[in-house]
Amino acid sequence: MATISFAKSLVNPALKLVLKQSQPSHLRNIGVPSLTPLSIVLRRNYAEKQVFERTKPHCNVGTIGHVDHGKTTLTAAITKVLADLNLAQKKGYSDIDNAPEEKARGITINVAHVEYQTEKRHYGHTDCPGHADYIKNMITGTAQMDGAILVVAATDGVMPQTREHLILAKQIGIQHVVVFINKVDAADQEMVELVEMEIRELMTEMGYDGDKIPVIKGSALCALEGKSPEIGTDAIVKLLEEVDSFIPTPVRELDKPFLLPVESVHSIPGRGTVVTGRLYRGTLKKGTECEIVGHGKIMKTTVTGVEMFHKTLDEAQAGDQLGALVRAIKREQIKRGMVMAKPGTVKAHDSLEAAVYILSKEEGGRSKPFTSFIQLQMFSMTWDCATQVTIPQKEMVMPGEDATLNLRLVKPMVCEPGQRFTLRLGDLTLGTGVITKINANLTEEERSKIMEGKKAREKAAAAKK
Ligand SMILES: Nc1nc2c(ncn2[C@@H]2O[C@H](COP(=O)(O)OP(=O)(O)OP(=O)(O)O)[C@@H](O)[C@H]2O)c(=O)[nH]1
Ligand SMILES: [Mg+2]
Repeated sequence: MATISFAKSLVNPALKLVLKQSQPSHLRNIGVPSLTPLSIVLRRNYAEKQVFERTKPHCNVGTIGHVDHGKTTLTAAITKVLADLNLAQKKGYSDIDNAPEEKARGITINVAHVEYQTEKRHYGHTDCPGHADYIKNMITGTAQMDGAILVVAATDGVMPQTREHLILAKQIGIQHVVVFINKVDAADQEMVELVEMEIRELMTEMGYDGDKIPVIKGSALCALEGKSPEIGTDAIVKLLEEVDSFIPTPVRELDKPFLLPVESVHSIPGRGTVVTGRLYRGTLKKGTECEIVGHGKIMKTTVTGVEMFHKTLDEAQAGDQLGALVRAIKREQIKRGMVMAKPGTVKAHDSLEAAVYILSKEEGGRSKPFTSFIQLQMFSMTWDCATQVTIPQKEMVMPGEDATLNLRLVKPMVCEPGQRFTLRLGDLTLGTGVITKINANLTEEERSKIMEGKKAREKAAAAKK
């Protein structure tokens, strides 16, 4: 069984405070790499759309955890159990992992979104991939969540991606995690108890309240196949009760001007262009005028329709996963990473000051320090951008340290003080931080110098290969 041996505090306490103070709850998902377009399919049956009635609060949850521990099976099992109660449409395993490569390899690659309800709430559920190669997609998926269900197979216990997913969830700011110990049909009682102890200990080390966190034991496969109800259906019902009560409905900022970071763009023949994403703040209705900003562009348009999970919506509220139909703009003109917002309320910037925590090696960072002029990839909201980093107050920053950094982006992107972001170098998450100050935009000369440096580095990297 794996031993639990990494740093107790994930984030330096001083920075934690900065993050806390400057990061209202609505902003906590900003700062997350977003690499996979949402899989909301908007093209089908547009004409026959049902109307979405908002009768319950909406909450975004999802399954995270190590590869093969049963996240997709659990997602399918939840929809099955709730479909039997008329609260969901049943989704089979292959409806969720529906890409050909996913079917061939039997693993999840892209995040998938499903919808269901309990008596208490309406849920958007994101099923994340567990495989290490798809960790970026997992980060994107987690960015949509208000709380997570951590799936741990009783047959394996805590494994590398159990930890990595928890670390990332914590960085992103997910404060409420419910644990499902799966595959209890294939493990003996003693093993299940050991895994529970192990997971509670891990959660405590991560800064969660390991003693209080709900841990439900069951078998997603039994629930899906309608066998052994005590570890099957009953366990799913219990899990959903805990999700309902343990994961609070986030307070949404409904009275602020709306902001929708663009996740993906689709073109519907005969209707036009649809932008999808999670409404970050405010509310959005048909007829609303908006601006689409980012990647060096500003475009004005009007929203001509709003929908959620294939149903039309009178008014979308912050937190909703939605699709917005926009007038007279082609799909090619909009890119992921742009932001759709009330005209005049957001701006693109390229020179920032930030408080950043650099992860130690044990936390998934790298072992070496870095110095000024390192070029990193900055991820925030749904955008990512090459960024030159300089350190104003010291020579270098060691793993495990926090620092004030100046960030210069190769392109102006939408950002504001308090916004969170992640810095990555290749496959590694190097650090995580919060924007503290916006500086005047770069001059053309400054920007071309950064671009030259970027090209030189890319050339050197290609030569190395
Ligand atoms: N015995 C047993 N097997 C299960 C259970 N739940 C899932 N499995 C099996 O475990 C394997 C992996 O399940 P998945 O649901 O694909 O796991 P996953 O966590 O979604 O995997 P990735 O998305 O690729 O990380 C499949 O063969 C499932 O049938 C269970 O409760 N008991
Ligand atoms: Mg899966």
